[in-house]
Amino acid sequence: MTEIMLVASGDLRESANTKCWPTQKAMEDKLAAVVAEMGHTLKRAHPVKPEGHGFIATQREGMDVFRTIEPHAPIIVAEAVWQYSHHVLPGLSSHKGPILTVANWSGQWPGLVGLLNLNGSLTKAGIAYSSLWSESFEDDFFRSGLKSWLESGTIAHDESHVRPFDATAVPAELAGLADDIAADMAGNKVIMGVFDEGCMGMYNAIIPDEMLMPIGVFKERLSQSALYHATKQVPEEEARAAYQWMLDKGMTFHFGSDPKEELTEDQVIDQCRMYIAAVRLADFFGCEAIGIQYQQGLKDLLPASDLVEGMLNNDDRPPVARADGSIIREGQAIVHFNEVDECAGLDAVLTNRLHRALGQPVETTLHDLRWGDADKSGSRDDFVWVFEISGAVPPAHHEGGWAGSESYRQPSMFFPFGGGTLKGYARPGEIVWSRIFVKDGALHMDIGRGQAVKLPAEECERRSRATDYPWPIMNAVLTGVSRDQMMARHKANHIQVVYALSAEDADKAMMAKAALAAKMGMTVSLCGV
Ligand SMILES: C[C@H](O)[C@@H](O)[C@@H](O)C(=O)CO
Repeated sequence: MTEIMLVASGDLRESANTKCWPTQKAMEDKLAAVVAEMGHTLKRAHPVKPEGHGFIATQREGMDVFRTIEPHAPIIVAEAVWQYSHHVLPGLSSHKGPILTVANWSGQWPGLVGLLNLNGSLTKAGIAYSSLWSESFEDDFFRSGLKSWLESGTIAHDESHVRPFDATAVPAELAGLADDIAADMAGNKVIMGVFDEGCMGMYNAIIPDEMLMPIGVFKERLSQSALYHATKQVPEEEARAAYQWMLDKGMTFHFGSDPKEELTEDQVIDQCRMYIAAVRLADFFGCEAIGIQYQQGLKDLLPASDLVEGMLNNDDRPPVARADGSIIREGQAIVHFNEVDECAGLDAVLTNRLHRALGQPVETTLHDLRWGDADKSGSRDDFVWVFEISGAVPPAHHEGGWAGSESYRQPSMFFPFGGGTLKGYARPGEIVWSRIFVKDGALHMDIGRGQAVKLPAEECERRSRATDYPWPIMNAVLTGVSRDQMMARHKANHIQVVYALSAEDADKAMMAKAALAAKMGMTVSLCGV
């Protein structure tokens, strides 16, 4: 019988840790029971704390926990919640025993998202690990995987859907376009504005400068303090004009009177101030794209930036003037990468340039790979993902655009000062999905195809209620990739999505993006296509 150590990384926000603890506890109990059935014991490497949860809540705490773990012991990192990878990365980086990351297949909290972030971070750090996920912890996929790990310390997942991209297969016209964009970026250079690098321990989301320089991309390291100051300088009437612009477009805001739990107009006005400040800062520093870290630091000063990010990502957005009255990038999105995920930011820059040149919709966003399920209404019989993110989704992705978009208060356990979201359901259409990630000290891109699908209203509501109701959803079907293949292969919590006008256009756009990434030296893999 072997003793396996259980580690649980959590949020930095105690409000989230205490609220999510019962779900984590239930998952740990199930996991322990299965491990026991297989003749082993699962032992927590750190206690449940008097605060009422058993999560590691800081990096230092994680380091101290790992000092007490025998270096060759098998470790399971179990996640039912959103977690900060840097809490456990230092300990895992020097650990000598086998590592297994596990999450419960549930939409309730972003546990699968936390798992994927950790997997991406371990991949970037070159730390060997295995990974599993399960709804009941009784299914064959989970049990055979766990058995394999317990016996050999590894699990072989099916990655037969992945093949190397062959640049010679790209039509000359698309290859030429990719060459032109790569040459323009390398020659003229591009700035990505980064408002406080590193969000919520997402080590995988940081691209070392040295990997960006050869492709002509440079970071402008901006501070959220500068954004806070600039936000405070925007006069109320300017913010009100941006708010009125959204109202005129038909957007719905769900207001209440208690700012602690409900959205108020004041919160939205502050978000409009932030939007104007962000546009001006992007203009002043010449940033082609910007990313606001926002979850830590800014959340204690201002409403969340989610609505702001979605506004920025839309070509059709409220106008913002310079001091001389000229409009900044009129009619053009200012690419925003949520949670300052630089891999997503780089992808979004390439996507925006490419789709504009191809005459395709340019609006792009990341989503969390939050969860997925069968369509319980029975309208389809394939597996439908719930791509869902707290912010940054452009209204152009929603059925009905601005008029199909709604704003709810951000959950108070994450955002004490609230702020409205930009909720909607993604309109049906052909999509290209992709993810840039760092592995073996180099940039990689996984890319594939799929559709955003329309589900009956009650099924949309069920999915939304099963996750975070205020956040936007894309119900997505991925071409040629099963649920477990996607989970096994994907090296990030985020996935980048963009629409094309038709299936043929999307195929072309995918090939052109793959060619562009390959031209820039990335190792590109086609997934499911
Ligand atoms: C509010 C939460 O921290 C979310 O931001 C989290 O679930 C993520 O979106 C992680 O990508």
